Amino acid sequence: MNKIGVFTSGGDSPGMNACVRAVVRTAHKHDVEVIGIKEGYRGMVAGYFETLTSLDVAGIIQRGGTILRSSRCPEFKTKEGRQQAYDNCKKHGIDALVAIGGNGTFTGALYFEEEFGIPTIGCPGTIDNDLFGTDYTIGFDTACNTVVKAIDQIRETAASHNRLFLVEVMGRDSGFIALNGCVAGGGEAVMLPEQRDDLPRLMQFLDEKSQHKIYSNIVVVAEGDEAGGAIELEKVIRKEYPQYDVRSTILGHLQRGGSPTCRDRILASRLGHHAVEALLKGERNMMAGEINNKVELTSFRDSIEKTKALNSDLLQLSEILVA
Ligand SMILES: Nc1ncnc2c1ncn2[C@@H]1O[C@H](COP(=O)(O)OP(=O)(O)O)[C@@H](O)[C@H]1O
Ligand SMILES: O=P(O)(O)OC[C@H]1O[C@](O)(COP(=O)(O)O)[C@@H](O)[C@@H]1O
Ligand SMILES: [Mg+2]
Repeated sequence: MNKIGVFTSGGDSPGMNACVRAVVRTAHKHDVEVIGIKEGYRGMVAGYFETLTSLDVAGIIQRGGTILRSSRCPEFKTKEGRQQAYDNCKKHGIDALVAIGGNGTFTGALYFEEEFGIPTIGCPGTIDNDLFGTDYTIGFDTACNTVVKAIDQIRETAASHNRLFLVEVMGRDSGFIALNGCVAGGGEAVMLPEQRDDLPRLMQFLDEKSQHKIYSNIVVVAEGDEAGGAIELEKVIRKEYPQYDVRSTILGHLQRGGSPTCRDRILASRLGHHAVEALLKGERNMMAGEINNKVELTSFRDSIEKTKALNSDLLQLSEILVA
């Protein structure tokens, strides 16, 4: 193996740069050249390829976002788009790929490998933590820390003004950020995409609190919850519970940025390193993840098709620890 391509794809996540750095430096230790493919699959289709030296990845471990940039690329979902991507990889002499991204990225990588046979190893880079085969994804810890900091600040106004706050966090289909953010931020209730009976439970909770005249509460709402996010939920609460002075805060893309935490940097470094070692050992079509603090490979198919369940003890804690 002489040359590998590395790219970041889908939503950016803090730690992607640390992962790119580990890929480049590990490959160079084995005298393997690295090509950075810019803007994820969009750049693979369009031909945005650039050699990465070890110095190109100096001073990036602490930076959020991705120096390779990223994209959501509809063309790659077509056979013609993937053919063009393959032609570009061939033209640049790429023998193998490291794909840093989420479930969509690995779905694309699976098709690409099946069609054209370029060995690919994935590193889980997404704040959503929605990949089977790794306890945590790169960027999740940083995103949760951002959420907790925001909740801490919002709680000050909630308490001072006796208000009910709905804090909307990211997660169209996955409630990991919401659940972890709620438990760590001491939220009073959480609304998760995985559960379709949160609304009646929240209503019951609000009833009880209002009977005790406790109006200052924080509800963490995943964007893909059954109510359709904080704004929709606020409308329901305003109508049903006029006694609450309710406000919504949508954290949005604040959660995707920022300098990665120590935990995300180490995870990214370990997985980027392991991805290259795995390719050199002849592995392919797998995601490198961390399970019980050990790096393990899981097939792309399992990583996207199997569901990583929310931590049931955290779910219970989120209810037990409420006053
Ligand atoms: N079914 C698919 N077939 C081929 N490529 C796909 C497929 N799903 C996603 N991709 C590619 O992967 C990219 C990233 O996926 P996306 O879901 O946007 O982010 P993430 O990888 O972070 O989950 C998409 O923009 C698309 O180019
Ligand atoms: O930035 P966009 O394209 O609006 O996407 C927002 C979505 O991206 C995420 O931040 C990350 O998702 P992916 O890692 O799957 O791309 C989701 O939590 C959120 O729903
Ligand atoms: Mg995804």
